[in-house]
Amino acid sequence: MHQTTTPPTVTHLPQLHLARNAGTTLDLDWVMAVQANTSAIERRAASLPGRRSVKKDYQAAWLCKAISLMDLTTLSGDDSAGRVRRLCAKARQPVRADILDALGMQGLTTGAVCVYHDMVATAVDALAGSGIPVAAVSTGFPAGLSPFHLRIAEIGESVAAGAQEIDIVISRRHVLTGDWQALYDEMQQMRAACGDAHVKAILATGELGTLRNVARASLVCMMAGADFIKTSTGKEPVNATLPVTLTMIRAIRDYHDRTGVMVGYKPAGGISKAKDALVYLSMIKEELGDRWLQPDLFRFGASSLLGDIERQLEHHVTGGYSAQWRHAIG
Ligand SMILES: O=C[C@H](O)COP(=O)(O)O
Repeated sequence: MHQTTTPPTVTHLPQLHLARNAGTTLDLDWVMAVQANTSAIERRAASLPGRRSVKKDYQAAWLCKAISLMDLTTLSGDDSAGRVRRLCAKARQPVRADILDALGMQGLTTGAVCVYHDMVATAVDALAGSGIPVAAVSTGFPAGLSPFHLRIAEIGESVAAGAQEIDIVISRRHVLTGDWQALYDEMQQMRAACGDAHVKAILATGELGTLRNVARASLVCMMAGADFIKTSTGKEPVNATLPVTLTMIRAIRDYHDRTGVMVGYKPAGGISKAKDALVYLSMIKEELGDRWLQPDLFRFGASSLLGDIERQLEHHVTGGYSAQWRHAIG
């Protein structure tokens, strides 16, 4: 992403035609042929943050873009209806009105709000009329170890409560034991339970051992019909990283090359700084192209990134930084 790059256009979800990934049969030859050159991936990932980033108006435009691509998230044991309503108000108006006016970005919203099942109805109610979808984390999030029939039932309940997107967690053991058929079958059943809701497959990459496992799990979940693949729950010891991102988006590119189907990507967990968000966006632009920088194909899963982006935008407009505590939500 260079200074001369055209500033991005910010698109709202309702304006997009949301295509689904119907999946393919499980092609084990393809899965087993997948390799990941860890040192090459790490070298390429390490080269990105050091590069000169976009500045001034271009940076502000890209930060607004990042907001439009954000699943604004709260996933805490102490979540309450009040907190979720405040989060939804923030999703409707993610940045102070005078700053949005100065940027010419009135009407900017986040891509979605992401909550536990228990909070779906509250979020749906709080977002009524906004066009902002609610995403529910599901299937015994974050470990995904509850009885399988309960995981499937949980998806159905969240969809019935109004969730338009379901973030499922895969069984890590299927990957660690190389049981690709079991992973495929599980993912297919979870996708079917989602009905018309889009399904994001959380791989919990920090628990998959190797980048090759990450690449293979990405592919199997796409073959089984995942609309998005997502790095992490935010609860693993290691969550979204640039090497994992490179591995997963190259799997998305391979899947697209072979099937013509575009699958979305969601890095999640530990992304809290505006400058890190810009590095992710530049990686997507370089590896997948501009089409993937739309909310139907890219989301940040983040609970605290918005606060830092808002501070940077305020600085861009006013020349001063406000205290972190003024941006407690998001
Ligand atoms: O899916 C989203 C993640 O749980 C958010 O993680 P975070 O709280 O580290 O931003």
